[in-house]
Amino acid sequence: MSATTQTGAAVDISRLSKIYKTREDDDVLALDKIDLKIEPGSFVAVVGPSGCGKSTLLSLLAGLTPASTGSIAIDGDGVSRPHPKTGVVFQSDLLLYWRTVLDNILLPIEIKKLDVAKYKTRAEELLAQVGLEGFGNKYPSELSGGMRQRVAICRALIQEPGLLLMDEPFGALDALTREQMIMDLQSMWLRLGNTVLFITHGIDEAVFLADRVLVMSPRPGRVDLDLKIDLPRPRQWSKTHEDKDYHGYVRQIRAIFEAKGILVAH
Ligand SMILES: Nc1ncnc2c1ncn2[C@@H]1O[C@H](COP(=O)(O)OP(=O)(O)OP(=O)(O)O)[C@@H](O)[C@H]1O
Repeated sequence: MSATTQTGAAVDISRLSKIYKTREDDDVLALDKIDLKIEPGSFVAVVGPSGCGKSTLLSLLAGLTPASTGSIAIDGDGVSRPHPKTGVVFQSDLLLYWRTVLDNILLPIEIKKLDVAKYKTRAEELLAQVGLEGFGNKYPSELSGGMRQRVAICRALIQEPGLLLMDEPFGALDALTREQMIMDLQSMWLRLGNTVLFITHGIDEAVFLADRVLVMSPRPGRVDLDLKIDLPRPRQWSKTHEDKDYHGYVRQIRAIFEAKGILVAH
């Protein structure tokens, strides 16, 4: 895959709300009039307490759930179904166990009835880029959790999405694998230049990775703080975690959660 063919998509969200109907026919206001513009090629992380609407926001952006009111545009196109410029990675890898790694990566190509043979080389290149060269013929059951999540990332990248949506992609991984995946994601993003929206519970990984961290309020979800993260890139694990500005950003976000009683100050 050529690293230069990809450009990040712009996102424009206006007065976006989502109301779910429960089985008891009650209304649950999950998102409340969100306004948000995301610059092409930027890395935006979203943190917020459980149930504040983070996954709902991602699902709306992915075109998987309809908005109740308001609008979303990706590069100017209104989103009402999955947009061709969008790739999604979920917390669980959702690989099909009966298909090989390569066939899992090529699944979106098959679904779109594109020429699978044409994309095979690209799939193999992507595998090599995430450190899984030669694993194309393995089955998901033969891989570790971190390896499977790398395959899921390749599957999202196969169509060179201008917008990569990631919903707690490293939440289920052990600490060492998570650290490696964070570093690899940064390298991939610096190489590809796509726009990333990264949802996480981890204040540390949000600040480490992002250009901008959006802190959401408890439900109904609104953006309480839109924090620009001005740390040099590429960020290095030890150096950045020792940076006093890094700690300042983390403290600023924690202070919001402490003020709302979501985190207890120690
Ligand atoms: N299909 C649904 N029907 C009814 N309510 C829903 C539905 N999906 C989500 N909700 C509610 O909407 C709110 C937001 O849910 P959402 O999953 O977006 O939160 P979240 O911030 O991603 O949570 P977590 O961090 O725990 O994954 C929650 O109160 C949830 O119970």
